[in-house]
Amino acid sequence: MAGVAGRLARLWCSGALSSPLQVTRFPALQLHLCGPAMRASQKDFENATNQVKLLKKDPGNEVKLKLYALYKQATEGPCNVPKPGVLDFINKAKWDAWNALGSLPKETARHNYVDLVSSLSASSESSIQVTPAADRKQPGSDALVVTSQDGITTITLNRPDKKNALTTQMYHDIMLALEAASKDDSAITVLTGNGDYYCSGNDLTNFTDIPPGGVEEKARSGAVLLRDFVDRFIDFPKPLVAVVNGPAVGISVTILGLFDIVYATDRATFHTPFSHLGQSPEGCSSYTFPKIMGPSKATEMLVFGKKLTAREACTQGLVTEVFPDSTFQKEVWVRLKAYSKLPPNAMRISKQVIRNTEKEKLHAINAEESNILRERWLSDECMNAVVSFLSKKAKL
Ligand SMILES: CCCCCC/C=C/C(=O)SCCNC(=O)CCNC(=O)[C@H](O)C(C)(C)COP(=O)(O)OP(=O)(O)OC[C@H]1O[C@@H](n2cnc3c(N)ncnc32)[C@H](O)[C@@H]1OP(=O)(O)O
Repeated sequence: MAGVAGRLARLWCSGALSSPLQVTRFPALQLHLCGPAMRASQKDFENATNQVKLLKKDPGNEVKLKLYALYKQATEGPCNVPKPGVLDFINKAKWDAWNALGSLPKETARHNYVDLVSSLSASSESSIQVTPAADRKQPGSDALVVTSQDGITTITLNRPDKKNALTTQMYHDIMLALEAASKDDSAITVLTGNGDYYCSGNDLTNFTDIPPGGVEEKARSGAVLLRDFVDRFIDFPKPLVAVVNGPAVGISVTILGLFDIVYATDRATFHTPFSHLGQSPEGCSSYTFPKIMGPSKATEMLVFGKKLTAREACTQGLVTEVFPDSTFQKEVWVRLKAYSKLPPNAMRISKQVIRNTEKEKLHAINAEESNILRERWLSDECMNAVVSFLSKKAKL
């Protein structure tokens, strides 16, 4: 903690504050701190010291340390008190932050303090209850809803009348939402569905939108999109939780192997009917499923299309915990809210420790699976299955 604060404060003084999170959360800071020496009056400073007590939102320890350091520098000048002992964590962190300001002039510290408080006041006023992160790019349609609350960013599939089948636009929007969530100030990210289904997988009408380059071109661009989409899940840096509110089909099941936690209602089922559709596994499931449940159980699912109940999926290790449908939402969100209060950096780092050793392998598997699917999509088996679904002759 002290190290982080110290480094931040040093970067701050040197004009190299470049973390994307800091830049997007405190644009005013980025503009003013390292710019030409503008002056804040003593009165502005006193107002700011009062304003800081009225902040609606706790700005977090790193920001509080910055405020402390700037206040001390503005009122007492450079740090010249003895360094606290290593076990006196809090005072040492404060000392480090102050000391890192070096010989920053009192007036500059005063000005930076005023600027920081004003950016905090603005951000605390704009994030009251359920709000999308201020700088989040909004999805291109209402088929995806993204909200941030209580340290949790929730991405909700919102096509209940189509069982939340994924359109091409939705793949793009989910990628955008994941990118924004990876940079916002939430601790945890959740994917869930609206309505009775979690997701019925790829929208099979995606196959009907044939570009001028024909079906080969369609298959090529589909494989690129699939690979990019799955890459985002492989690389996602924060704890990623699936709240499986109902049946799940196809790609919505296979990518579960890339989530950190999967909570499911006892109404959920897990179905990967790839052979029925003339297709092959994706989402790195050809690797994650055998690893999670052993090769023969994985084969039952991925090759023979066996549909698992939530309890079976939990026994196989694909699902973390199953909840009765009547209490599912309540129990899961209470649990997630508690988790979201844990130190976010520690959670990110622990996730990295657990997942990073496999990343390269997963990217290679994703590339291979996407290539194989590109060929499958051109096969008679696949085309017949899609035509059959579209002409309403077939259902899973
Ligand atoms: C970038 C590309 C990446 C591709 C990656 C590869 C991905 C692979 C997969 O995901 S494979 C799995 C594909 N999904 C399916 O095959 C499911 C097809 N749907 C069904 O079998 C059924 O609809 C059901 C079992 C999910 C639900 O049945 P039921 O409860 O009887 O509801 P309806 O069938 O009446 O469905 C209501 C409404 O939704 C439409 N719909 C449902 N799922 C899909 C879908 N996957 N694609 C397109 N449309 C779907 C269904 O047609 C109904 O529409 P309607 O009301 O008739 O207009």
